[in-house]
Amino acid sequence: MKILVINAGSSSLKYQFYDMKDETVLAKGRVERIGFETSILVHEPSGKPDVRHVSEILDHTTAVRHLLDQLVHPDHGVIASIADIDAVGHRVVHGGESFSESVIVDDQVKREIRNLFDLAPLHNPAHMMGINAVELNMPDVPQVVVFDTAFHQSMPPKTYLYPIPMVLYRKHKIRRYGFHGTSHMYVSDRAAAFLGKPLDQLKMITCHIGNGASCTAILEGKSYDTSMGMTPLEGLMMGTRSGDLDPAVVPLAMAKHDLNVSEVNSMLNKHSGLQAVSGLSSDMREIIEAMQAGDKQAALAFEMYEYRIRKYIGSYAAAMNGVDAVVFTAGVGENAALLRERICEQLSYLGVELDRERNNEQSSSDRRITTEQSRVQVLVIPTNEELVIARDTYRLVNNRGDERGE
Ligand SMILES: Nc1ncnc2c1ncn2[C@@H]1O[C@H](COP(=O)(O)OP(=O)(O)O)[C@@H](O)[C@H]1O
Ligand SMILES: CC(=O)OP(=O)(O)O
Ligand SMILES: [Mg+2]
Repeated sequence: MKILVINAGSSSLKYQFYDMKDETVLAKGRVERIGFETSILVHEPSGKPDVRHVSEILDHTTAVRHLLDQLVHPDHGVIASIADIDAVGHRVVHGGESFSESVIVDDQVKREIRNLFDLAPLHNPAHMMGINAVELNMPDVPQVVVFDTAFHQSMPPKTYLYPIPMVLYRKHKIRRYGFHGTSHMYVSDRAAAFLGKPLDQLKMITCHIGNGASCTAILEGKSYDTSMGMTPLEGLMMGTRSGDLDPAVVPLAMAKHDLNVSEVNSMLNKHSGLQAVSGLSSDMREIIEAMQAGDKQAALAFEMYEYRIRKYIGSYAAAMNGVDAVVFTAGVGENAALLRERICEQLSYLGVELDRERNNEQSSSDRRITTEQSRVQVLVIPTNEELVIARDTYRLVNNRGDERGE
């Protein structure tokens, strides 16, 4: 079975195309700046040179058509015809309380995703465009949606409720949901396998530190608490997002700078975090470079970023009455050895003993960065959200085939 995985954003669309026989990636790529005159398509077929096209791609439907053209292209294509695509899996950021697992797309599922637009105005409308675009280009191909929030539906009310009037929860579903669930689930599973212990007997803290960043406390194999809340804004300091702050900052900033709701949302989501404090960049590589060259604001941004991750690790160890393993993943978590070092050297009270040499090794495989004696193991596990989506899509579409006797 061949499966196309799509992560649709408001002006971008990333894809990976899998052969599920051996879970190999036949091609991957992205369309950026959808809706602009100079849209960019980058297609990376396995074993062939990359392709880069600049053209005008005005909407997601056209973007999907362009990526399909690449997949079947005589020179840089990887399949003979579109009919070779058996299913499409989509990342959907917000599944609210409606979805605790992945599902096959039908009219009811689309209605539910639409009902969640209020809770995820930056993400869900874009995902919907991706789903509709696939439907228009490939009307007979089954589609599956995989939710960032699904894994966190196991959180108990004491961790998911906000202490505000309950009518807001009952009427408007205002509560904490958590995100990056596919990643937290995937790396916790791999970490347990790496440690050779059943996941349900481990207390684990997984730190997904990418552009967006979140920590999750995993107790008995289930998400018990996580740092993102109703939207992916709560919790850690991120590339351009503030993370936790006193809610009173919002009305005061609005009053002082005459901001409307959308402007203050944009300030906290797109113009805060590393970007705001450093005044330089949201990219951790650039922050570290500038810090090492003596830039004080970059150093402060790095310290604040590190401190907040460490505070969450400490609070989740307290929440679970202990921790057996801490896992780092995603762009920053997998690559920024200096950040991991700064965090781990101040977790000695928990029983973390960093092995500096192991921590500095460049590798793309699952690995431990603590010493043999360390009471708490710290691991680096590369995440693979697309593979989780491809696997769920495969399972659901296959089961449906079985039920129909196909
Ligand atoms: N070698 C590295 N050292 C430090 N940070 C890195 C390194 N490589 C990538 N990153 C950081 O990873 C982040 C992107 O993470 P990623 O998980 O790819 O994000 P997303 O999928 O949310 O766009 C960027 O801030 C980037 O600077
Ligand atoms: C949910 C979220 O924050 O996603 P990303 O890390 O892709 O921005
Ligand atoms: Mg990400």
